[in-house]
Formats: sequence, structure tokens, C-alpha cells
Amino acid sequence: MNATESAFNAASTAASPSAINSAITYVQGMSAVQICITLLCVVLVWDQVSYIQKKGSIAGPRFKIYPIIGPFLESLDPKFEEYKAKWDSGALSCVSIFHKFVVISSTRDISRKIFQATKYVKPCVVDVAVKILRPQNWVFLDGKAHTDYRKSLNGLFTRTALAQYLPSMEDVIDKYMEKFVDYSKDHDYKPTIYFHEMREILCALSLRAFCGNYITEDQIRKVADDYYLVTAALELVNFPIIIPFTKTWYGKRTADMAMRIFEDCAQQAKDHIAKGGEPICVMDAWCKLMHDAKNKNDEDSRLLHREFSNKEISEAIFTMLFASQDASSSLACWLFQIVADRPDVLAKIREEQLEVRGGDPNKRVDLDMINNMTYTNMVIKETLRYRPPVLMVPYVVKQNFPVTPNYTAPKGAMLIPTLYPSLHDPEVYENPDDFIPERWVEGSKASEAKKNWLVFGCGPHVCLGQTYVMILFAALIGKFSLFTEWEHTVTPLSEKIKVFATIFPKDDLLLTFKKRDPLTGKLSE
Ligand code: HEM
Repeated sequence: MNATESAFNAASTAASPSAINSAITYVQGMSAVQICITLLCVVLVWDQVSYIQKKGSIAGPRFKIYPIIGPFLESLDPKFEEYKAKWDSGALSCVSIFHKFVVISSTRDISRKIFQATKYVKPCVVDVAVKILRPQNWVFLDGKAHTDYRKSLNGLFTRTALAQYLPSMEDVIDKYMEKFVDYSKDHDYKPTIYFHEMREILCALSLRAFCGNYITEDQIRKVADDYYLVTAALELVNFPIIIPFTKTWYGKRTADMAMRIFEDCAQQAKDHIAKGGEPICVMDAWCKLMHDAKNKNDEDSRLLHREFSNKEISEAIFTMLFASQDASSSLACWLFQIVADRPDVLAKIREEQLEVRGGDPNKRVDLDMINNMTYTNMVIKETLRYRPPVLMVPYVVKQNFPVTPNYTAPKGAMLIPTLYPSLHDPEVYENPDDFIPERWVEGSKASEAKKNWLVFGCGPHVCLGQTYVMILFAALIGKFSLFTEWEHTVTPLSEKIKVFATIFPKDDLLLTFKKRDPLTGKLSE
């Protein structure tokens, strides 16, 4: 240590206690009110300075208009139009709610970069999700642990695996066609809200596909009836501690109930496969993969060498239900509305559906048939583009992330890639706000623009169920088109977007169904 340094240290150690003493004396001279006001001012200034620093050069209010809370009240009732204004305000924009700093990306390339930046980001979940989905759940894994677990699940959603689940899914579709017709009949064929019915059919379809016949009708009804409690508990803004009789408490109770059912189903699937049974659902397929892997030694099989416990399987199945339920219900609502409003589209679907069945409407659905549903598939793709169920996917920044050459997202910030703008990019999709299934013909600009197709995300967390969605919806809309006639009552709110985890028509979808003869088109009551 040199002389100057020792002198400086001596001076500062000597000065510190006296400075502290005078500060203490000053504070002691202040009244309680003065202390509170001073603390409040410090917090307010710190909140604004920290916001301005994190914001840097990106779009967003120059300072927090509502100190501390930011636009918290708006976030309780999110509006599509407000989101859109935010995306239009810049490639990167920000808001700050309480201590959470949120950065939103609205361009295709930045969004893709975020989805793929595993070094810097990981999916962001609300605090209470860890309690409801359980801390050891695979969805909370990151990096290599996540990639390895994903590899063991990917095999459950290949086209070949999905073909095995189709027969039981078709049974559910048949049952619900009758149910919807009866429901409309009970309401004298007057338009009725079908938002809840769509959620129920999708829940029943998922549960049958995931758990096969191990889950009973009563159990399906119970999970389908109560599932909305889980959605409500996992809303972005919710109290992080589970207090009895609050939304989060009901949500956890429902999730625990569903996982108990899934645990029993998992054991039955294990027994079925051990006895040499063929897989007919996701759980069977998982047990079969584990069973077959025992005799193989390639890298992918090694991941399945260990026995996944019933509890673990039940937790993974619950995440699949959780990931699928809202997004699939959103797609169902828009698809039934859009097709009903466009009789020319419905007529073409019907024509194709008869054609792929060789003129026999009662032929059971199989994978070959689905592969030939070119037009039906284009209608589903266009619905997903026109009304993408998931608008944004929240990620959290693990370490300072240079998102662009001019902006680094700070560690701890929420970073949200947006999907909607890429899917309404006029450079790729001419008249992006029009519904045009033909834009998806093979070789077209839209079908070649793979980078814009962000409906299911991209990168290591890309949607596990994307192929399942395309197959399921082709079977679903195909059968309903052949065997039912449904009418949609258009209201001024039908085309407006309501945000409820995913997106839905603002009038909750007014429909009525009648039974239809698939060959003559004759309606019966
Ligand atoms: C129309 C329906 C659906 C849409 C639009 C959709 C969309 C998405 C999106 C945008 C993500 C985030 C991807 C990312 O971060 O890169 C995701 C993840 C996921 N989805 Fe879907 N999804 C749908 C249906 C389903 C279904 C039916 C399943 C059932 C198996 C499912 C299972 C998952 C899972 C497990 C993840 C998390 C994957 C991971 O973290 O590795 N999704 N989905």
C-alpha cells in the first residue's frame, strides 16, 4: 500500500463514523411523518431511475406514469387493441409493473432470436405455477436436462404414434356431435353460447388421447368441469401464496385431483403394456417406449432406460393438458365460427371429406385419410394464422442479453416474443387481415415462409403438440362438417378478440347445431 492510499484510507475511516453519526442525529431530529415522506421519495425516485436505466433506447413511456404499480390495473383486464398498439410502437418496447420490467419484441427475427437463446433466457412461469404444477415437474427444467426430457416425450407425438390414438378420439367426436345437437335441440335451436362446450369437448379429446380408456366418463366430466379453476389460478396476475378458498387454492385442488386420476391411469397403462398390449393412448405409448428401450442401446433409448414413476407420468400428462386446453379451445372457437360464416369454405371441406373417404362417410378416420385432407388442412392453418391462439410467450432473462446491437435486456427482466405480428406480416401474407385458405397452396409465398410460422413457437421449447393439433382438428372439423350443420349468429363482437389466457371471439360464440345427412345434406331434428 503506498503513502497516498494509506492517507486516503485513514481519512475515510476517520470520516465515516462522524458522517454516520451526523446522519443518525439528523434522522433522530425528524418526525415520523418526515421519515415516511423521505423514504417514499427515495423509493419513488429509485423506481423511476431504475425504469429509465433499464428502458434505454427502446419504445415505452419515458417514465412510469403510475409510480411503482405501472399499468397494473390495465393488466388485470388485458385488451387486444392495447397489445397491438404496443407491438406497433417499436420492434422492442417495454413496460414496468411493480418491480417487474417487461420487454416485448414484435418483429419476426428478434422473436425467433429470443426463442432460441437458451443461454440467456428460460420460459417464465407465474410464481404460483411451481406450486400448482409441482416444483419437480419437467416443464421447469432448463438447458440439457430439458432437452433430454423432451427427447423422451417427442416419441409420443410423432405421426405414427398419433395414428394409434385416432380411433378413441373419433369416438369422442361422435359422442360430442350428438351432444351438441341435443344441446341445441334443448334450446329450441336458438343460438346459444358455445364457448364452454368447445372447452369441454377439447378437454374430453385430450384426456381420451392421453389416458385412453383408463379414465372413466365420470372422471373426464369432473376434470373438464373443474379445469377452468386451473386457468384462473394461473392467470398472469394472481396472488403468489395459496390461501384457502382463493382462486389459487381451488386451482391447486383441481390439479391435485386430476394428477391422482392420471397416476392410477399410468399404472393401468404399465400393466397393459407389460402384458403385451398394443398402445392406444399417450400413456401406453410412453410405457411401450420404456419397455422397448430396455433392449436397445442407442442414445435416445438410453434416455428411456429408467422407469418413469406413475407420479412423474401424471405430472407430465397434466402439463400436456395445461398446455393444450386453452390454446386448442381457442382454435376450436375460431374454426367453427369462421367456417360457419363462409359457406363456400364449408362446401369445399365437405366435398373433400367425402372424397378422402371414397364416398363412404362412415369410413373411420385414419392417418392416410388425414394426409389427403389438403384443403381442410389449409383452412386450419389459415385459422391459426388469422387468429393465433397464443399471442405472446413470456421468457425470463437469466443473464444480461444483447437482444440487438443497441439494446441489452437486463438479467431478471421478462422478455416476451410476440407471434401475432409475424403471422400478419403483409410482406408474406397479402391482405393479412383477410381469411384466405388458398394462400397455403404448396409452393406459395406463405407456405415457403417457414420463419414467419411462429404459431407454435420455435427453438428447444417449440410446442410438443403441434402435429397432434393439425391431425386432431382435421378429424374434428371433417366429421362435424359431414354429419352436422351449424349456424353462427354474427354479432358486432364476433370478430373482436377477447383475451383470456389465449384469444376468443368477444361474444363467446353463438351457435346452433342440427343433424345432417352426409350424402344428401338433408337436415333432421
Ligand atoms: C392450437 C393449439 C396449440 C397452440 C397454438 C400451442 C402453442 C404453443 C406455444 C406458442 C408454445 C411455446 C413454444 C416456445 O416457447 O417456443 C407451446 C409449448 C408447449 N405446448 Fe403447445 N400449443 C397448442 C396445443 C398443444 C397441445 C395439444 C399440447 C399437448 C401435448 C401442447 C403441448 C405443449 C407443451 C408441453 C409445450 C412446452 C414445451 C417445452 O417447454 O418443451 N400444446 N405451445
